Amino acid sequence: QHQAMKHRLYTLIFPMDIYRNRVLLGMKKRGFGQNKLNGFGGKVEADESVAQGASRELCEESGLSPTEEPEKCGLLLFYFENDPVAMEVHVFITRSFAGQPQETDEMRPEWFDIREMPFEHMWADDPSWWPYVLDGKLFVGRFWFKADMVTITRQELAQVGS
Ligand SMILES: CSc1nc2ncnc(N)c2[nH]1
Repeated sequence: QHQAMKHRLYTLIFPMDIYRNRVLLGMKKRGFGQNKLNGFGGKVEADESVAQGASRELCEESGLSPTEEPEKCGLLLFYFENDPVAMEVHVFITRSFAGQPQETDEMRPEWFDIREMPFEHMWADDPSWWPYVLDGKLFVGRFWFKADMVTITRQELAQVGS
């Protein structure tokens, strides 16, 4: 019968400075996605909500702490050749946060103009869904990657909900 696919839960959060049309990205200094610019995030712990996990990771990785519940933007599902576990990435933005961006062991934070995103240094799927984040349209995106984690063999992207 049908073998259910396992999903591992992740968060991805983007601090937005709406007054200056900027988004904070982090240059990953080690581990998964090393040398890529990305939002902040990671795995969700057992004792926290997905939104709490996003806030925790942002604080740990950038020094910024959200002062309101992060806003849900969308859901990304990533599938990899020869890997039975998919990544289920819950995407958030936060417009209200305390602190100044700090470089950490994990990340070197840097502000970017939201209309000049450094996609050449980001994950290959990002240009597909980033416009939905900017338009405030809730989205679900599914991306199938080859083992190189760069080549996308199939993708689906839809606006959903309200
Ligand atoms: C492995 S495919 C992938 N694309 C991504 N985009 C943005 N943040 C991530 N963590 C991503 N992972």
